Amino acid sequence: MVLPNILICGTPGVGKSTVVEQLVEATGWKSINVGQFAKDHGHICEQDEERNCGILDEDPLLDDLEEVQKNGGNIFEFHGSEMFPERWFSLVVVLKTDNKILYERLEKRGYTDAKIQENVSCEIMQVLEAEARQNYKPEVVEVVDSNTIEDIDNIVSVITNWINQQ
Ligand SMILES: Nc1ncnc2c1ncn2[C@@H]1O[C@H](COP(=O)(O)OP(=O)(O)O)[C@@H](O)[C@H]1O
Repeated sequence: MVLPNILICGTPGVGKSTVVEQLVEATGWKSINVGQFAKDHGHICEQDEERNCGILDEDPLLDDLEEVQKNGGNIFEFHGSEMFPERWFSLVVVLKTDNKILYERLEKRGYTDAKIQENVSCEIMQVLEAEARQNYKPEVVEVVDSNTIEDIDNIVSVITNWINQQ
């Protein structure tokens, strides 16, 4: 039987990498950081100068990721969820962080004021939560707080239990 795949999403700074790293350690599932995967496989087609980030070459990226997801047992990490085919994921977890906390995390990361504002607004407007709810069945989507280290422990424990039941 092929194992399912999980997607961890949310605004930059909410704790995706932190959660995924701990999940990999706890479960032995593989992590796929989609942004990094795109870079490593040459699927960045141009640079968004204003945002200082790459624009994804989506079709070839999805073709490559299709092969990866077929094997199952992957934890995908990406800010959004709508780019992927719905059938890829049996669990989509959206991490959420309070505005003030997120602001401080992004400031620490050295983001420009404009980039912090853009991301904090995205979080306030619940853009990525709405995107997940629009693109996946209600029973697949979990929206969880990621404000404290205790939250991380809780998220990792809940997802680890889910994985262990597969
Ligand atoms: N729930 C949390 N509690 C405390 N610190 C957190 C939490 N989530 C993330 N952080 C911290 O915020 C920063 C950004 O986390 P990261 O996992 O890189 O976010 P993302 O991958 O979503 O951009 C890191 O320094 C991390 O330690």
